[in-house]
Formats: sequence, structure tokens, C-alpha cells
Amino acid sequence: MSTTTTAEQSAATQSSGAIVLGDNQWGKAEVRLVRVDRSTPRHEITDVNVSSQLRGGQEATHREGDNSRCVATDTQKNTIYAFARDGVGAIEDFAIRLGQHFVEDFEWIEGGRWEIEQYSWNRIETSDGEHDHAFVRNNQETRTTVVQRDGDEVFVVSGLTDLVVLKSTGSEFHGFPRDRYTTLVETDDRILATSVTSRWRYTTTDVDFDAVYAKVRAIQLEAFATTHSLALQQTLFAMGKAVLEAVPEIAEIKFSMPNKHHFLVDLAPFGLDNPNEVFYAADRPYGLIEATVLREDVPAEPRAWATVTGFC
Ligand SMILES: O=c1[nH]c(=O)c2[nH]c(=O)[nH]c2[nH]1
Repeated sequence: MSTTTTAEQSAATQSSGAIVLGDNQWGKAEVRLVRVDRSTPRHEITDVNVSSQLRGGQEATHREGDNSRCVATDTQKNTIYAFARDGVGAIEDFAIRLGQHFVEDFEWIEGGRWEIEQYSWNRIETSDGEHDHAFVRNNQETRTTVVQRDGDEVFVVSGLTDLVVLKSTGSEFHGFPRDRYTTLVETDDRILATSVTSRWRYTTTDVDFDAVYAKVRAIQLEAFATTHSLALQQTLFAMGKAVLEAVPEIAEIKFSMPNKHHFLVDLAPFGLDNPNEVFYAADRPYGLIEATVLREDVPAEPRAWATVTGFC
């Protein structure tokens, strides 16, 4: 039985009339930055897309157009390029540097969000070996990070997206419930293909981020390859579990994995059999399998995931 009084109900539904400023952030999105390390004749390329957003002290900017505390988005962009003069390094470290600068140099800045995507380039292989300064874009996955700062606290969520993988066997799907709308045929040998998006939360910034990234990527690929899959969900969990078992600095990992369906083409009208060889690669609709794999004993940190969208 409800014990709420009519007066309480009306207090809960009536507005005081005051309009206030809620959560806000501002900055420059998608600053494209390419840095060439020319310290030796064998150049190194860093190719990133940086978004900087600051939080704090913006009441007057919004209410009155008083910009005295509005660090211009143009200044944020310039800071990104200026910091790159000293090198970019691991994208997580670059984002952490930016956050530290803005929070320490402007006393009203309480925190912010720095998101970086990194595209990788391989050296062109010539008849004389790897070229020193000619590159071919590696169109595999994009590496990502979202670093957020709340006062002195730093939250790092790193990841990858568009890691497209396929197994031509070693995948089954059967035993699912059947009702009057079920037409899917059970299979004990299908193609399993997905484009992995994953993001993992670090519990510390004292990490060799480049080394851990390479390790996490390799573990995900290995688990995808070696798990005999009875469902994409099972493969996803195996990938996450393997990462958490190998990397103590990671508390949890989220996945979003489209099931890129490959349908066997019926060649019977042409008098041909099709022993699992000819497929139609459908692009839509696709199954969408999402989950978080986490350590039971590590406290949740919703602030790390705030504004990191695209997962359940
Ligand atoms: O691995 C799969 N998981 C599902 O939940 C599902 N649903 C479906 O139709 N095919 C598949 N495959």
C-alpha cells in the first residue's frame, strides 16, 4: 500500500519554475593530428583523431555569455598540436597529459574528457626490404581511448573497434527454443564472423599502455580463433575472460559484436550440391551480441563509462 500523501505527490510533480544549467562540457572534436618522428632516417608515423572536452566553471558562459572562463575550443585544438611537438606516445598517456594540463592550469576546470582514436600504418615492403618513410595504411582495427578526469581522479577506458574476424568452421548454433516464429535451422558447422568493438577499464594509470594494448588485442584474436563456439555469446565471454586472466590492471571489458551472418546458398536449382562452400555474406540485419565481462570483486566505476556509449 502506498503511503505517499497528496501533498508529497504534488511536490514531486510540481516545478519550482527555476531553470538551471545541468551537465555540460565543451571542446574541439576530432582534431586530426599526424606526427612524423624524424629523429632517425627511419621515420615513425603517429596518426590520431583527438577530441578534447572540458568541464567546470561555465555557469556565466551559458547564462550571460561571459566568456572569461571559457577556454576556447580553438585553444584546446592548439594545445593538442603543441603537445604533439614533444611526441604523442601511447594515446592514453597523451590524453592523460592533456587532462593534467587543463585541470592544473585553469583553476576552475574540474575535469574533462579526452577521446583519441589511432590509425595504424605499416611500412611498405619493397624489393630492398621495409621502406624507411613510405607507409601503407593498415585498415585493420582502430585503437581507442577515453580518458576522463574528475578533479584529481583519472579514469581510463581503452579499446579497439572494427577488428573484423572470421572462422570458416569450429562454430555451431543449436539447442535454442523453437516457437511458431522459429525458422532458423540448427547447425553444427557454420561461418562465425564479427567485427569486434571492445573497451576495457584500467584500474591504474601506471601501465605500459602500448604493450598492454598489443597483448589485449592478441588475446582477443587467440580466444576467438581457439574457442570452439556454440554461440557468439560463448566466444565473447571466452575473449573477455582470457583478457582479465592475463592483465591484472584491467577490471572489466565490454564487447559489442555484430554476428555477421553468412548464409549457405542453395545451389540445388542449378543441379549442384553445396558442402558448406558457397555463402551469401549478408550485411543486414545482423545479430548484435553485447556483454560486459568483469571481476566480481572490483567495485563498479560508473564515472569511467559515463559518455562511453555503444554498449549495454
Ligand atoms: O551465436 C549466435 N547467437 C545468437 O543469439 C543467435 N541467434 C541467431 O539467430 N543466430 C545466433 N547465433
